[in-house]
Amino acid sequence: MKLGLIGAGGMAATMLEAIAAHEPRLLDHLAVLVRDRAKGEALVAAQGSCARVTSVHTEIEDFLHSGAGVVCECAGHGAVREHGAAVLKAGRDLVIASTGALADASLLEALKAAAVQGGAQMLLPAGAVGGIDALAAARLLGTPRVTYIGRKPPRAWKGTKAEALVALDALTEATTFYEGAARDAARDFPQNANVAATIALAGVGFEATRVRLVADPTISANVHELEVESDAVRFSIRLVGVPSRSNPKTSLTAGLSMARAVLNRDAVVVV
Ligand SMILES: NC(=O)C1=CN([C@@H]2O[C@H](COP(=O)(O)OP(=O)(O)OC[C@H]3O[C@@H](n4cnc5c(N)ncnc54)[C@H](OP(=O)(O)O)[C@@H]3O)[C@@H](O)[C@H]2O)C=CC1
Ligand SMILES: O=C([O-])CC(=O)C(=O)O
Repeated sequence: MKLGLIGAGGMAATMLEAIAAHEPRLLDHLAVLVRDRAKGEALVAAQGSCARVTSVHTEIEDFLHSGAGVVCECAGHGAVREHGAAVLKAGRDLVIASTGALADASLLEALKAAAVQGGAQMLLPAGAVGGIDALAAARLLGTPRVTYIGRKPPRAWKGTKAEALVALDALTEATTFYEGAARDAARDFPQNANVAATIALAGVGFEATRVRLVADPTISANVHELEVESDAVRFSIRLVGVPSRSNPKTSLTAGLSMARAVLNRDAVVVV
């Protein structure tokens, strides 16, 4: 497989480690697109054995010419905006981690058009959350009622709009600082509420999906709660996600979910 990867942060590292551990011979070529070449080279060096050939690019044109097949975005909303359409128009399927970018309705429409033009697909893995399969199935029989609650330790909300809404360092108990629609949550918390967007896209959309975001000084994990009531199924799940080593905002499951999306492309049995 020739894999294209946008981004060289914690999620990219988790994804590559998992692929190398489970299918060490899967990747013929890994092409990495970054803004800072040194960071791409550091990732490739750290993941030395994950692919037979590696290349690092800072220009989308070179990246696409490298022959990368499926492309995984592990970089952020800006990268989806900057590169999503070019990847799809070039006929490459795009696995998107930063699904919150799709809360921008005009971007979503533009990417859909690019995908049709290129004959490619946008693939949205479950990421850090679970229950997406049951929610998407439930949607086929009526309109589920969906609530998502994202709880993270205060340190995971540092450098976000939460800092202006609540005194993160002074918290002694769990504090809700956002309650509303998934669209605003995804837009305003681009590094923390992608799961809200994934849930919205799998279920009842960005307006009808209710979201609560909580800073909780009593926890050390990233906790995701999803409640669904529908004609087909009622469920309530709680995931206690271990944060990635390099980025407390991101749970390990997010990178592992990206790895699954890649491994599944070569699997005989796809689960
Ligand atoms: N769906 C889900 O469940 C989840 C999704 N996410 C999404 O995944 C993203 C990545 O997470 P994580 O790896 O932890 O974040 P990090 O901040 O650790 O890494 C992001 C990487 O992407 C690079 N990057 C940023 N913008 C661009 C760009 N325009 N083009 C190329 N490279 C770029 C950064 O480089 P530089 O150093 O130059 O900034 C950095 O290497 C998050 O920003 C979030 O949007 C995160 C968690 C869960
Ligand atoms: O990784 C997580 O716990 C969730 C996350 O950051 C996001 O949805 O953007």
